[in-house]
Amino acid sequence: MATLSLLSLLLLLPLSLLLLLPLSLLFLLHLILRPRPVKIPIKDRHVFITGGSSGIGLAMAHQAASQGARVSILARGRDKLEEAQREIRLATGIDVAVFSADARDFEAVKAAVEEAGPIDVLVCNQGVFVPSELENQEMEEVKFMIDVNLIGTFHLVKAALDGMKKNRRESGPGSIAFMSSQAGQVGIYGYTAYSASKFGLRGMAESLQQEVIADNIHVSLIFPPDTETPGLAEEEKKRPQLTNIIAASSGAMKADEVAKKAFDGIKSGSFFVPCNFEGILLAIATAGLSPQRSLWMAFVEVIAAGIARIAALYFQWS
Ligand SMILES: NC(=O)C1=CN([C@@H]2O[C@H](COP(=O)(O)OP(=O)(O)OC[C@H]3O[C@@H](n4cnc5c(N)ncnc54)[C@H](OP(=O)(O)O)[C@@H]3O)[C@@H](O)[C@H]2O)C=CC1
Ligand SMILES: CCCCCCCCCCCCCCCC(=O)[C@@H](N)CO
Repeated sequence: MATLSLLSLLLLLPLSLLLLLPLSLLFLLHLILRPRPVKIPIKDRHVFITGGSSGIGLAMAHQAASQGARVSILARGRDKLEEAQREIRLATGIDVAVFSADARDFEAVKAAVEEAGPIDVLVCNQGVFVPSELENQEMEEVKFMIDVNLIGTFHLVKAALDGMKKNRRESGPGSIAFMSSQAGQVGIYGYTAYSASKFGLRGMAESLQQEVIADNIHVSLIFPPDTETPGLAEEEKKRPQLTNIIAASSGAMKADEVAKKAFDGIKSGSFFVPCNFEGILLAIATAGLSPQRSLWMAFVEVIAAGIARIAALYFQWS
């Protein structure tokens, strides 16, 4: 009898420890996770999407319109904007507002944002990518990517923030989302300038989130893999072979799928928004000091930290 209970105690002790450890970790994380989870609706709200005339931005405009949002899209080319407007009207019966402006031109961006009216969800999706080894790339192209992808996003936030803040008390939580890339999670051969522009968005997003959290505005960073868009078709004509191989390791998604993931992330106020399995792995491996609202993801990040570093080193080795 005594030996039996001793035996069961010996078995139970490590078992309960095994259970207690993750449970107490979950409890600890629950205590410290900030900001708390949030729900950001898009129905009946003003969603402003840059680069909304093509690819991922166009797919997002479609989805926002069919979910009952008031949608504005901004891009340079008027013809593509009007074509997008027609296409969305045909599919959903809803008219999106179009604004022709270059994200690099602060005055033009300000005028468009003012005309559009206070924004609830700002999606900074405009982006250009000219892949090349830095050695073969002119400074003009480097500056082009930094200007459109990074400085253009600064212009948008600067232009929209005041109106967004004023609008918050009456209209509930707001969102500012940046379209990064998996090349904004890890530096990729052939993307020196592009990766730099997208990594820049991460620094901006982390700092900005601290600045606007008191105004009930929530920042999201979206990390798509290769996505079938007119932009990608153009890019693939001149992409270095090695860039093709590395990008292929994460597969390709449809613009609609990425748009869906993006809105799921925005609506739950997620800071990191990975779009496929590789993106989730990269998000775990590069969690760093970024915010995390999801208890489960925080738990996985803590448990997987060591393994993720091994996977990352293996990635560099290969
Ligand atoms: N497709 C992909 O493989 C991936 C894309 N991404 C990112 O997603 C975003 C969208 O990409 P994708 O849909 O492929 O791109 P597209 O090239 O298909 O569309 C780009 C959109 O941005 C607009 N745009 C470009 N430059 C400017 C500018 N200076 N000012 C205002 N609008 C501008 C374009 O309109 P116009 O030219 O008329 O101005 C167009 O509406 C980009 O930020 C890109 O970096 C991230 C990962 C993968
Ligand atoms: C922890 C280890 C995880 C291993 C997974 C690694 C996968 C890396 C793939 C990176 C793909 C980059 C695609 C960029 C797409 C893009 O932005 C361009 N099409 C331009 O728009």
